[in-house]
Amino acid sequence: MVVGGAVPGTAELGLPAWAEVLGTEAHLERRELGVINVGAAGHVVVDGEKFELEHLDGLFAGRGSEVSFGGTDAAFYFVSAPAHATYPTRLLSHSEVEPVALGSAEAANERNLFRYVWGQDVESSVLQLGVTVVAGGSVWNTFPPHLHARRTEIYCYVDLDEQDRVFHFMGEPGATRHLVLKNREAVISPPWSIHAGSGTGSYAFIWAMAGENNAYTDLSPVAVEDL
Ligand SMILES: O=C[C@H](O)[C@@H](O)CC(=O)C(=O)O
Repeated sequence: MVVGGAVPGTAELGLPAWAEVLGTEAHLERRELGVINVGAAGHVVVDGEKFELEHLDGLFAGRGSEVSFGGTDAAFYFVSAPAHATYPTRLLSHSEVEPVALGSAEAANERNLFRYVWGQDVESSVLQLGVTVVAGGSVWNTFPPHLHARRTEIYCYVDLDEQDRVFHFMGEPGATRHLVLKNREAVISPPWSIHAGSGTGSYAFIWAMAGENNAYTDLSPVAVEDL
């Protein structure tokens, strides 16, 4: 998986080919892309078609697409993964994604899960993409934790105040470690690692996955007592 950020400023910013890394003439020659705008309003151009993205809006671009980013105050987070097939480009408006309510205030893990690409209506080869927004007063995400034996998952924490941090827990269930992350920092979770976190203030995070399938429910819960 390739993880990146695009901050266009006053000019259009093309997605680099990175031929020395990917060995292809264009980044998406054999890959598909998920994008989330973590800044102010901007746009993404895919094969000449312009898509306007507000804060936390996303976009899926299929294999073979040519992509560029624009917007003076926009900031785009993107993830690409190898694609075995070509699927249509789709704008993923945050306001149009049905939230899934998770957790509870009592457990301090109340949050809304927005599944943008998850093997259902928006088709992809392997990429899954979404945003989870932790409710005010709650701190925990992805708790109780889980594992994905057949996928890698990447979290990027956003909308965190500069003085706040997220304590992100990783590692095998019986040997966890933590990272202290600030706004717009990402963490890659191998298939054997839990991925959960607790923040010192309100926050959201972008989750992106790729692996053997794109079945969102292909995960294994980890009991808290096994940590
Ligand atoms: O495979 C699922 C991903 O870890 C996230 O969707 C979980 C999540 O956002 C949460 O529970 O807070």
